[in-house]
Amino acid sequence: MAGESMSTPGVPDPVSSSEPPSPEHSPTPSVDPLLSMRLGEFIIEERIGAGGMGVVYRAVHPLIGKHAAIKVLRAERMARRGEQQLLLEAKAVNAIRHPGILDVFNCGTLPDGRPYIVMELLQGRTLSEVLLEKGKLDVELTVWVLDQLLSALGAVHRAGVVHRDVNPENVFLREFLDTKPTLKLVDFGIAQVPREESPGANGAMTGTPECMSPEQIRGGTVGPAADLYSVGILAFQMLTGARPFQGEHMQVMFAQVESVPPAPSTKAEGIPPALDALVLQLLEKKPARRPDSAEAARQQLSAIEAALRIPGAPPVQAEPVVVAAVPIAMPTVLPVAPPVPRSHKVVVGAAVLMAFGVGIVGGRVQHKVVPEHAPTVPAARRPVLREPASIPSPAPVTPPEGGPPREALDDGALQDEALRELPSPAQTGSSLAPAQGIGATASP
Ligand SMILES: Nc1ncnc2c1ncn2[C@@H]1O[C@H](COP(=O)(O)OP(=O)(O)OP(=O)(O)O)[C@@H](O)[C@H]1O
Repeated sequence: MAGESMSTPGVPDPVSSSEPPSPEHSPTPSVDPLLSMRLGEFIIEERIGAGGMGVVYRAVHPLIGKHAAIKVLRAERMARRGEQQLLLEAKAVNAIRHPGILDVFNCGTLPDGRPYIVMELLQGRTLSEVLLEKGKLDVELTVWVLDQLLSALGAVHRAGVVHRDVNPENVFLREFLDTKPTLKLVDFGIAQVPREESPGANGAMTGTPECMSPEQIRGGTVGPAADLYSVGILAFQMLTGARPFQGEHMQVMFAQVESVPPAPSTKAEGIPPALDALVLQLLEKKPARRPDSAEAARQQLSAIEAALRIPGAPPVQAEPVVVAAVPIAMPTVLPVAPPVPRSHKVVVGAAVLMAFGVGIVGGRVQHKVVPEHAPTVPAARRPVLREPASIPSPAPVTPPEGGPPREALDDGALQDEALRELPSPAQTGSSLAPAQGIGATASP
């Protein structure tokens, strides 16, 4: 109940502990003191997830039965401006208001001072989970996901917000038998909000390295184009089953800055040339060379879809198809704490960042890393990795299997331009809908 102490002597507080004792070493099973507690109008039912910033619970309104998700800030994040971060997340979301954006509708503070936000309860699976299961998606489903994602990002950018962490874990897909599939972009925890000092600003490198734009990696000025680059990484991964750059985290980051990505069509069959070209444009090193906006990219996508004339796909601008006869592999209720591949934090040494030309303010910065292969260890138990404060070799970057190494920019002029940037301080529903369900088998 709100007003009561959150901690019980002798009982570990799962919310405040990032490294809870493993069951085999714990003499007694830990009991989460927040379970059954009333927070505002909601009663906590069960823990459904955990991230670096907070622990997420399913909660219910006792009178009307409405369900919600409540994210409670980890105690250790209080000392690292986490309180401000959680509030910014809620503010960012409410500045946008789009069906493709997770709704945050309330916030509050626990008696011990930890803030919480009350959100729409998401059901479905993350794109990361879907890709883990399927490897890659077919062209039609990829186009649909991109269209939905770009629609949401268009609203994000029009609100003056830059998400800065578009990655497969932050894209939720949901599908029911009797309704059209939906996509939700989540986790605005490191979003850049207008006229606010966002956590991670002032030259700090924030994001998920495998999906980060070159300008984010350099710690330079980041705008909507950075999100578009991340969309390009997701598109590449959906189409080919792998990200364009492989290797250790530092190698991947160097490659994001320096290496030309292979064309998706060199890694998978059946990709239309125009889609190939759009993905490569999204992955341009220079923000100005990417599509002008999410909406502009979406228009290109519509033209691609129209040209594809995918059997069963609706004409562009038509009402979305209701996916009714598609085999559904996903549960309609999110299972409790699924073994999701989670991001984990890496502290990057100053020397590494200086190699990218990043102006270091605080000596070292944090960013998130999505592991290439799904760990089975829950995020809360995963160790914090520390990279050595030495500059790793930027090459070779291991290309995805089967392709020739592409170590550096083929276009010398482009490389020069990229290097000249160094150092740098510091809607609605879609007009496209997949005929193939999210839970259906991807074509080879
Ligand atoms: N609204 C929601 N509905 C259902 N589940 C959710 C919701 N929000 C978060 N989750 C679950 O909780 C997990 C952790 O949430 P989230 O990633 O937002 O936490 P976080 O602490 O902000 O993470 P990080 O800062 O490490 O990205 C998610 O992976 C998801 O499984």
